[in-house]
Amino acid sequence: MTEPPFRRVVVIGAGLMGTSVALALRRFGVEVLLEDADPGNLRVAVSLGAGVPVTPGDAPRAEQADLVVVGVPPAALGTVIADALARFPSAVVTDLGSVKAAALADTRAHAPAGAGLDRYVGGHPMAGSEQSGPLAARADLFDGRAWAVTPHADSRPDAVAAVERLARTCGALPVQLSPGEHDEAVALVSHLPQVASTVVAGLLTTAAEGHLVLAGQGLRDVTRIAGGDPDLWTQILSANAEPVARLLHEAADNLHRVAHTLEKRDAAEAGLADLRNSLERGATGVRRLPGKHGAQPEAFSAVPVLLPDQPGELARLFADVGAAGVNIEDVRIDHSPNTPAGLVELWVHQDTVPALLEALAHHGWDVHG
Ligand SMILES: NC(=O)C1=CN([C@@H]2O[C@H](COP(=O)(O)OP(=O)(O)OC[C@H]3O[C@@H](n4cnc5c(N)ncnc54)[C@H](O)[C@@H]3O)[C@@H](O)[C@H]2O)C=CC1
Ligand SMILES: O=C(O)C(=O)Cc1ccc(O)cc1
Repeated sequence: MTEPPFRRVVVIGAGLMGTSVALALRRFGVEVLLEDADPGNLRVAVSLGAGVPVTPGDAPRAEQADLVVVGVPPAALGTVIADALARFPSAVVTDLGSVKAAALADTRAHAPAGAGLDRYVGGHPMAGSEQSGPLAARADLFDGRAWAVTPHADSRPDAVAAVERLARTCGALPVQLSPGEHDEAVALVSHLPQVASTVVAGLLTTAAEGHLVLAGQGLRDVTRIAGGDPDLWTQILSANAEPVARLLHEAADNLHRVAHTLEKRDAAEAGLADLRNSLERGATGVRRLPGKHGAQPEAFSAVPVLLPDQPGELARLFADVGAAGVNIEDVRIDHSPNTPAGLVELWVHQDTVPALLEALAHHGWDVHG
């Protein structure tokens, strides 16, 4: 049997993220010890098989951990990381927080000289959910996702390597950035989208019931992350305030320009060209997003299949695709309300589309488009 990638890991903060990391490590037989300020969350994480709780008598065993993963909310990161460096003197310490420069500054502020800050390397898995708590945790949450690894100037190379190993063990792709670079990047790819989603979803609060029944998948795609925990997002956004505010001003300017264009009925021709330019710019931006495992999105195509709303149909579709030797890279399901069928988008490698279409036709599936 191959050696586990870590001997013993302590996870502090057994919520959505900490418990997901613990479950991912348990797949490889890593011994995981869990701590949480909330005894209820700790009990749930333990019952899910994420690890065992650290009891007072366990201190000597826990002290021999080779890695500590801190999965607490952003405002608590500095104190908990500094405390972990002191309590686990030979362990590499990392965290899962969404903002890195503030976590490092808070840790420095709370760690006394000689605390071993060179054993700390920040981390941020770019996967999660709008839900929180251990019940929403999943062992496969990080599969194929990026995991930012953010060493500071004094981080030891072996500590950086350990955090990259953690990311890979959890199924993710480590991406090294400085804490500042990371915060600039996530302001655009995570924090701006969160605020945009929140603002659109906020407008739904005053919509007439009769209008909301028309909601389709587009609105659901845009507003899903608005369901995230407001306490967590208040902490994330305020910890990365400056870059997020800068992008929000830019986005607001763009929104104003579109609104003015729509209002300028007298200069219709020029206005339409401006509007089209804005829409083109959006389409160009979305094409720049990398696909699964960082592959170019052009490599994949969507094949839409109409699925009868009956038990077992999705399993039958997947089995037919699998039997044709086609790998499904991604799946999106459009659950339009009050319809007896759903539209399933199968995302597959472009080269496999002809074989997929042939197999779907052979099995009588209704392919759209
Ligand atoms: N929710 C998401 O999708 C993502 C969150 N993150 C980051 O991961 C971290 C954790 O977030 P979630 O797991 O979503 O939150 P969560 O609310 O599900 O879990 C946080 C856990 O930490 C515990 N906790 C709070 N203060 C503590 C302390 N001082 N000592 C010990 N335990 C403490 C809480 O009881 C809770 O169980 C945050 O820093 C967040 O920025 C990163 C990527 C995605
Ligand atoms: O739910 C999703 O798709 C997310 O993007 C969740 C998320 C939330 C916070 C992060 O720092 C990173 C990812």
